[in-house]
Amino acid sequence: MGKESINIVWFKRDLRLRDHAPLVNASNEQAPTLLLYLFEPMLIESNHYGDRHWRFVYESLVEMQQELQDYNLKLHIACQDASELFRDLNRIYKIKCVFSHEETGIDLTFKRDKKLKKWFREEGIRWIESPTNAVQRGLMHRKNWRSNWQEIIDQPAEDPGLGLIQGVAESAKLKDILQSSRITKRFKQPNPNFQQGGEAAAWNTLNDFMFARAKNYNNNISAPGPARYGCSRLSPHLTWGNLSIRQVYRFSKEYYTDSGSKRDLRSFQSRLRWHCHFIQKFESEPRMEFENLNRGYNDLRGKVEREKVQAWKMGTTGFPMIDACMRSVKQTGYLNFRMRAMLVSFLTHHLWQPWQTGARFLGRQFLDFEPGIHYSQFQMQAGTMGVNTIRIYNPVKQSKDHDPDGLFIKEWVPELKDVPAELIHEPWQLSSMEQEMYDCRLGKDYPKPIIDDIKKSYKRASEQLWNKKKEQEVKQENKRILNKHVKKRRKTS
Ligand SMILES: Cc1cc2nc3c(=O)[nH]c(=O)nc-3n(C[C@H](O)[C@H](O)[C@H](O)COP(=O)(O)OP(=O)(O)OC[C@H]3O[C@@H](n4cnc5c(N)ncnc54)[C@H](O)[C@@H]3O)c2cc1C
Repeated sequence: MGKESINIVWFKRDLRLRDHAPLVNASNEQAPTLLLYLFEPMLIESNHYGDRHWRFVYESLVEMQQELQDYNLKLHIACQDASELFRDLNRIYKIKCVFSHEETGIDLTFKRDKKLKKWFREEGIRWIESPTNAVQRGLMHRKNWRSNWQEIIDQPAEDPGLGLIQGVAESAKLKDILQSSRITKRFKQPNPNFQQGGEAAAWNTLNDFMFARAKNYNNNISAPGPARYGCSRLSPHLTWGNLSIRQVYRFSKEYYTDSGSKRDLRSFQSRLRWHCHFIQKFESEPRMEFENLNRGYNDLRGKVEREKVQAWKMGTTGFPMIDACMRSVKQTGYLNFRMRAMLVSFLTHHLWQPWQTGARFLGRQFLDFEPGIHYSQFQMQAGTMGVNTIRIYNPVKQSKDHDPDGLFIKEWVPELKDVPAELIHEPWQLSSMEQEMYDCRLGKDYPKPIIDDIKKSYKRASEQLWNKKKEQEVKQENKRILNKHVKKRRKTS
């Protein structure tokens, strides 16, 4: 008897059952479909990811599994290498078609996909990859990108008829192949410090944002404490695909007419476009994971000073706002945009360290780690794209502007809990008597600042970056970057 023909839907960072083109494709086919998610050892071992990410994924999968039961379907979850598993499956079945979303990922997944594509071709297996995040593969320039984006986003959601999908029958052979017992127990343990994965949590967050929190979006976006409630907090759900960008955009558009906070919603909607814009950038130039986008900056920052990088990573720089932000993101996986930018600015400008010393580490802390946004933003803040305005954040000013009462600092840097608000932003100004009074002896209870003079470090970074901008190679690279990644501009006569 010949092998049974099957199709496979391979879930990756698209952990939902709605607006899902691969599921729609599977529902249009006659053959039984194996629904599959793989915890891949190469990603679990990669220093881009940590338990927080896999827990979020696991929570999303459990919810999908429960819902699929209503359709007599099962989501098969295993922990093993993708190439090996597909080979094993093809031994007991005849795989006709694999349906998945395109992935704009790190080098590891890019190489995996290249290898798989070759093998699928050799074996006569069709791999149908559907675009995601409105990202266009193989794009050479940005002409019409925005109008194309709008067109894709305005299309109706691709909701699958789950009832039309026929599952693959359970068998001992299949069970033997799928190594589900290797899924680490830690991924299965809930942790209330982090946002929970799954479509239900994602829709709750979206509803709550639209109907209760969006009205304060613009007011709260910059301050690290209020941003936790004032921003949408949708980013992990978008990263791991509990919701598609289209679902969120369309939902916000439906609500827009009746909304009393149109300006806030417009800001929010433009960020949904930025989401795709940055991923598109990475899709078109993935070497950004390792190298400066603008090659003219390659000789800018040289020596790595491990102690400084370590203090930044540990949240022990002696700058309260830097330390509070770092400790908070390590504990919760979240930080608002401005404070992420400030952390990068401190590392790359004030400490003058190459961005590569911190990019993976910080990505690993973000529950919403999205390679395309992360690497683009990291380089933008480090000034190695060349085409953006140079922005060097003063951590003391940020602290005074966005946490004037020191509440966020006190929450994350308990060593400073007794220091009055007016003194908390610059503890190095405390006299010996004040240090005793407020139980905060510098160098003992809380570190002395890692930089003696923040104005000097600002000046050095600013001079070097502005001088660089004038160099021929940087200018030439800027032209290339603008042509490739930015909307084509009209020629002026
Ligand atoms: C150094 C650095 C690294 C970053 N890394 C990531 C990352 O790995 N993953 C990630 O999703 N965002 C990243 N961002 C962008 C931004 O900080 C987060 O998207 C945002 O803070 C998430 O919170 P929110 O969902 O409440 O956002 P909201 O302000 O409610 O925005 C809604 C959505 O729009 C998108 N968005 C918002 N701001 C940006 C932005 N500046 N660029 C691109 N998309 C944006 C996100 O998908 C977000 O969920 C990074 C920013 C910096 C400066």
